[in-house]
Amino acid sequence: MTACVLGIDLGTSAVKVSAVNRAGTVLAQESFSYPLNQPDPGYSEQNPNDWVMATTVAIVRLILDDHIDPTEIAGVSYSGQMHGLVLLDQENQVLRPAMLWNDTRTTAERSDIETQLGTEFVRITGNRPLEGFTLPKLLWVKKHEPDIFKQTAVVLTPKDYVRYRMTGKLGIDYSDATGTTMLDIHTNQWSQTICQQFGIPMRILPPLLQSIDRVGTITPEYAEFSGLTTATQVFAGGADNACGALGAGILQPGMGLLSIGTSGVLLRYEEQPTDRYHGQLQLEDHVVPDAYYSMGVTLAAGYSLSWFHRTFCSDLMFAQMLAGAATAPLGAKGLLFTPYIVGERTPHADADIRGSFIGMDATQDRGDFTRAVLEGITFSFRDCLAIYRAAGADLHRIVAIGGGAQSPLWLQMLADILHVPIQSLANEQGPGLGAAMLAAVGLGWYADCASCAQQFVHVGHQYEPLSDHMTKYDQLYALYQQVYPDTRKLSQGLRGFLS
Ligand SMILES: Nc1ncnc2c1ncn2[C@@H]1O[C@H](COP(=O)(O)OP(=O)(O)O)[C@@H](O)[C@H]1O
Ligand SMILES: O=C(CO)[C@@H](O)[C@H](O)COP(=O)(O)O
Repeated sequence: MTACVLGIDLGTSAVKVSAVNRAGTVLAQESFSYPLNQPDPGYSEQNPNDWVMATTVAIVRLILDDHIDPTEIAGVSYSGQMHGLVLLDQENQVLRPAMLWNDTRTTAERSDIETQLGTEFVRITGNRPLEGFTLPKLLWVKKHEPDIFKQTAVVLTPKDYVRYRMTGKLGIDYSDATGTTMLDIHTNQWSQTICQQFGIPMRILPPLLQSIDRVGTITPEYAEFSGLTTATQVFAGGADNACGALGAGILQPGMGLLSIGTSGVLLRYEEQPTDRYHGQLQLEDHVVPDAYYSMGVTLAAGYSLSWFHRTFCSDLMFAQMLAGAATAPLGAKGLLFTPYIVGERTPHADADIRGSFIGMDATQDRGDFTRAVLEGITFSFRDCLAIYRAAGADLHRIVAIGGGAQSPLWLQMLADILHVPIQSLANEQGPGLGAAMLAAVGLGWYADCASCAQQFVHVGHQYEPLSDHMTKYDQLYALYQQVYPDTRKLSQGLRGFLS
């Protein structure tokens, strides 16, 4: 047995823990899922304790089922779903369920931020305020749950809470701190202007860390609970999209990442904070020091597919459902889907819009509907790409990761709709590989992230765009683009019937 590191990827649907050795070989992966609670339309919550329990189950399975020797686990690091609000009291007890990145109840708070700080907010944070970010959620709690706000001693994002439970140390890394929109991206400090303007006590914001910083070791309590040893070193980790980018080797300008998880993300490496996208895309700190990335986010990418499966074909295995889509014709016999089932972020920052199937015909079957869902999600990625193209930002290489990247059908569709070659990874582990790399670099196994990537990241297959598909998809995309403006008012009218 050789030394290894654990990359803990705290996703929205599940936690995935990968054990990776010094050479970058994935020795084993275990995952455990947890529920997403939507008590009202627009609400999206999880129980932080579920994350800890699920992570522990995955670690125990690695030790017991996959025979990973705990004494060989030299380091651990994290990748986490971004923006979620975790509130702790003086005793570091969780005060309320975590409000997640796809929770859009905060439209009023978003517009307050816009009214009060306007372009100054964009200058400080690199982002315009959007419902999904952490600050509007904190302001929602301040307004609607003042007792909870008063008791709040610490604000964390999701993976920081799991790290706290494993080490007893509080902190947040820069890649997740930018996603709170309370960090000044120019000074890399919490923004006094934002905190003063919105009455956020700065003492509740945790210490800032670099992603490769050593935070501590596993506590004796967590060691007893999980089977890990207290010698295992723990490193800060980062936001899932930043870790996904690192794990796919997205470390130079012009390189892009397509992540198909619960959300969908098209991301580009940026050397500098840039305003060339005029706030249409997010700007975040990378896990690599002094680097950044921009991204467009589809709120319900894999989530649309899972929703379709759960709602209309739970009698089929996921793979059987996808097989139906593979035999359906391109364009799904005239059926178009828009994936706005929980509202949208990019390019339409609109919490009220809802999805649609347009063009239903009696000849269509379940396979056609599945295909339309895949195509609709992929058109939303094309919307993100259009923003990059309009800004003249090169994206010459795109690597796909996440649950959706397991489907060759979807990878080919991405190449055809985006007109860009799409690469898959040989050792696809989602952002967990990036998290493992942060531990490997933190331990000093590699001098930096770039040299670690050379050893860890291996391209699998490249999907080339097919010209006849590109032409047909261009025609369909032109129709897809009309659905948002044509259904916006209808969605608003239907809003009253949602709950
Ligand atoms: N074989 C598959 N083909 C296409 N999509 C898949 C497949 N398996 C899972 N998915 C999609 O991937 C999503 C989960 O991806 P994952 O990267 O694990 O998400 P998260 O990190 O948000 O938990 C699901 O929503 C599902 O729709
Ligand atoms: O909100 C964002 C990015 O801004 C999401 O991408 C979340 O980070 C969730 O990621 P997944 O669970 O879909 O990987």
